[in-house]
Amino acid sequence: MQKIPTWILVVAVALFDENGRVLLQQRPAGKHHGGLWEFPGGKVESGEIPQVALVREVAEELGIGLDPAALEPCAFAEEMGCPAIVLNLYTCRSHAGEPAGLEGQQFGWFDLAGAAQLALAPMDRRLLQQLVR
Ligand SMILES: Nc1nc2c([nH]c(=O)n2[C@@H]2O[C@H](COP(=O)(O)OP(=O)(O)OP(=O)(O)O)[C@@H](O)[C@H]2O)c(=O)[nH]1
Repeated sequence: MQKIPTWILVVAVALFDENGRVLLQQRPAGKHHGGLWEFPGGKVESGEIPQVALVREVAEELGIGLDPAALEPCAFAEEMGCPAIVLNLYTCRSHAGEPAGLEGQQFGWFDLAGAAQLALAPMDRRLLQQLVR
C-alpha cells in the first residue's frame, strides 16, 4: 500500500556572489506560484540527503556546481496543508560554472533590498526576511 506523505521537505539556497548579491529565479508559469520569484532548490526525494538534493536541484535548474560542505543551514519556513511544506534554506558563498536558466526560467543576482522588491513566493519572502535579520 502506498503511503501518502503528510509533509514534504523542500530545500533551497541563498547563493551569494562576491558582491554580496543573491541569486533568485522565477517560478515557471503554470506551476503553483508561477511567475513568483524563489530561491533555487526543490523537493528532497525519498532516501536523499537534503544537501545532496539541493546540489542536484541547482545543477538541474541552473547548471552550476555547489559543494555540499559549503551549504550552511540558515532558516526555515513552513506552510500548513495536505501535504504541509517544510522549506529549509541554506546559504552558500561559492559555486562552479556560470548559471543558466536551464528550465527556461528568468534568474538574476539581487542585493537584499532589491530582492525584497520582487514578487516573491510566500515562503521565500519569509525566508528572505530571516536572511536579512
Ligand atoms: N519555493 C516555494 N515553494 C512553495 C511555496 N509554497 C508552496 O506550497 N511551495 C511548494 O513547494 C514545492 C517546491 O518544490 P519545487 O521547487 O520542486 O516545485 P515544482 O513546482 O518545480 O515541483 P515539481 O518538481 O513537482 O514540478 C512545490 O510543490 C511548491 O508548490 C513557496 O512559498 N515557495
